Amino acid sequence: MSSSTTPRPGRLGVGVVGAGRVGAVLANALRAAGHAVVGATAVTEASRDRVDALLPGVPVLTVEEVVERAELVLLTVPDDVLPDLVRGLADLGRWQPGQLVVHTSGRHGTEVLAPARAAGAIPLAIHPAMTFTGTSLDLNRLSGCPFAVTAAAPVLPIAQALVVEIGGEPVVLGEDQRPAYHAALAHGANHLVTLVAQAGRALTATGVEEPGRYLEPLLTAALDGALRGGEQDLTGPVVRGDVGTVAAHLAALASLGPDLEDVLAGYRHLARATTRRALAAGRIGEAAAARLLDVLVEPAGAAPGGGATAGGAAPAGTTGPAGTAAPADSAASAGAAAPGAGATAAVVEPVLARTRRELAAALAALPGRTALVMTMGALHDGHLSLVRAARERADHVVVSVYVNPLQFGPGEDLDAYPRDLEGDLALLTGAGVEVVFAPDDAEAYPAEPLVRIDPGPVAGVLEGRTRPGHFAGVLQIVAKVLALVRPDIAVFGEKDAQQLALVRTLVRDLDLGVEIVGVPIRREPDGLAMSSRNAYLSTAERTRALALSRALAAGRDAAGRGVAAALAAATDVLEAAEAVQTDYLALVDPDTFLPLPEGATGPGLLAVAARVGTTRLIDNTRVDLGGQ
Ligand SMILES: Nc1ncnc2c1ncn2[C@@H]1O[C@H](COP(=O)(O)OP(=O)(O)OP(=O)(O)O)[C@@H](O)[C@H]1O
Ligand SMILES: CC(C)(CO)[C@@H](O)C(=O)[O-]
Ligand code: BAL
Repeated sequence: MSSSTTPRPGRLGVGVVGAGRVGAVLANALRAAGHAVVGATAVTEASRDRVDALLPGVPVLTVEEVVERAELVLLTVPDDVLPDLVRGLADLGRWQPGQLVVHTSGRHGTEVLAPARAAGAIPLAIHPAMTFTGTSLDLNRLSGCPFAVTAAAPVLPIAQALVVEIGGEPVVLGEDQRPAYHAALAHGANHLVTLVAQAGRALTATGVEEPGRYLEPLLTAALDGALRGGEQDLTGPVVRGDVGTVAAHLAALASLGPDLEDVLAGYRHLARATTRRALAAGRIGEAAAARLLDVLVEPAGAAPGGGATAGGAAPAGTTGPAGTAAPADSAASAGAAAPGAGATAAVVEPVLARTRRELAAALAALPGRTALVMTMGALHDGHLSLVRAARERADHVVVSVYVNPLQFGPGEDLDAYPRDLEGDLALLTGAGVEVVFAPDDAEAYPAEPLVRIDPGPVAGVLEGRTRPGHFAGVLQIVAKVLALVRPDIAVFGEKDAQQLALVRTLVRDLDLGVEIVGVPIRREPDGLAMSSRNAYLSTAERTRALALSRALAAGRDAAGRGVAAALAAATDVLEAAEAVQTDYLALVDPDTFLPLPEGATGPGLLAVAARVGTTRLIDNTRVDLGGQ
C-alpha cells in the first residue's frame, strides 16, 4: 500500500446509482469539490429523503437515465448487487467509452467492472474506511478518511485525485487484497457494535439500569488502549490467568437464559481467542492457557472453535509420544464431544463430598458410566489431562483429592505436601467433573487398617526400594477409593509408571472389575514433567531439574545402541548437572520393572528419580532398544 497526491480531474457530471448512506454523502462531497451531480436513483422513501437533504435540486432518475447522463457514475449499491448491475447495463449497451465508473465496495476491486471496461469505460474502485449515518454528520468524517483505491496503473491517478478532492487519503490496494482488507474492517467495526450491544444486554438482563453509563467510559478507555498499546494493554481475568472467574462468568451468563445465549457463545469464543493471543504474547503461561481453554471448551453440539492450541510442541527429544504435550485445546475439544460432556459441561461446578455418606449421595445422582481420577491435590495440567481422558470415556467424572499418609515413609514430605482444596475446586470447575471426593484422615481411615495389601515383587524395586512401604500404602487407598466410588474406569498417569503397573496388577489379581487407563506424561514447554512437587523448587532448582527430562531424552536417543549406551548417555547428563543427586536411573522391563540386561531388544522403560535440592522428582520415558 502507498499513498500519493495526484492531479485534479476537471469538472465532471456525476450520477449516483444507489443514494444510500455512502452514495449521498460522497456525491455531496463531490459537489462541494466543484462537480455537478446530474442525477441520482432513489427507490425507497429514505433514499429520496437523503437526496433532498444532501443533494438538494438533484433529479431522481432511473438507473439507465443516470448512466446515460453522467461522465462519472458512482455505484454505491450493496456488494452482492454490483456484479449483476454492471453486467446488466453492459448487456443493455449503456456504458460509454471514456466514462468513469466508480464503485465503493470494500470487497471488490475493478474486476467486477470488467463488463463496463469492455465497453470502453474506465473502472475505478474506492472504499472509504469509515462508517456512515447518511446524514450531514458524515461530511466531516470524510476529512482525512483513508480510502482504499484500486485501479489499473494508467488511471490510478484519477481515482486518487477524486479521493483527495473530497478530503480523503487514498491508499492503493491490490485487487486480491481487498476481500481480506474488507473482512478486517468489518470484523473490527461491525462486530464491535454487536459486542457493545451484547455487553449492554447482559447488564440490562442482570438488572443494571442505564448500561451505557458503565460501558461508555470503560469501553472508550479500552478502545483507546487497544488502538495505542495493542494487546499489551489487555486487562482482565484471562491475562491474570483467573480461571475461576472465567468459569463463574460462563455460569452467570448461562443463568441469564436463552435470550442471552449469543452473549454466552460470544464470550466463550472471544475469551478463547484472547487466551491464545495472551499465550502467544507471553502474557500467560502454557499451563494457565490450557486451564482457561479447558473451562472455555465449546459445549457438545456447538460448532467447534478455532483449532489453535495452548499446548506447546513436545520438548525436542524428550519422551516421544508419551511425553508429547498434548495440544490442550484439542484435548479439550475431544472432551467436549465425549459422551460425558453434556451441554453444560464447561460450567459444571463439582459437588464436594467430604464424607462417604456425601459421596454416596452424589454418586446416586449419576446414572451411566463413571470414571475416577485419584489425586493428592495441588492440581496441575497433568491432572487435568487425566480428567480429559476420563471425560472422553465416561458419562461422569469423579476426582478424589487425598494426601494418603499410608504411602509416606518417615522423614518424607507428608506434612509439607501442598494442599489447596479451594484452588483444586476452582480448577475443576468447568472441567466436566461432577464430584470431588476429599475425605479427611478420619473419614478415609475410620479404624487402623489391619488388613494390608502386599503389592508383590514389583514394589521392591526403584520407587519401592527407596520408599519402603510406599506401594502398599498406595494400593491400600486405591483399593479403598475404588470400593467407595465403584467406577467403570480409573485413570492414572504414566508419570508414576510403577504405580500404574501395580494398580493394574491389583485389579487383575483381585478381580476388581474396573478398567485402568494410563495417560501420557504432561510436560512444561521446556520438558519438565508436571508434578505437584515442582512447587517446592526455587528458580535455580527449577532450571537444574531439567536434567531429568534431558537425561531421559539422551538415553532414549542412544537406546538403539543398547542398554549400556542408553544408560551411559543418560548418566552423562545427570552427572554434568549441578546439584542434582541421582537416586536411581534404570532401564527396565515395562511390566516387571526388572533391569534389562545388555543385549535386550524391544521396548524398555528408562526411569529416573533424583533430588534437586531437597525435592525428590521422578520421570520416565519409553525407549526402543531395537532389534525386533
Ligand atoms: N505430569 C503428569 N502427567 C500425567 N499424569 C500425571 C502427571 N503428574 C501427575 N500425574 C498423575 O496424576 C495422578 C495423581 O498424582 P499426584 O496427585 O501424586 O500428582 P503429582 O503431580 O504426581 O504429585 P507428586 O509430585 O506428589 O507425585 C497420578 O495418577 C499421577 O501419575
Ligand atoms: C494414586 C494416589 C492418588 C494414591 O494416593 C497417589 O499415589 C498419586 O497421586 O499418584
Ligand atoms: N505421585 C505419587 C504419589 C507420591 O509420590 O506419594
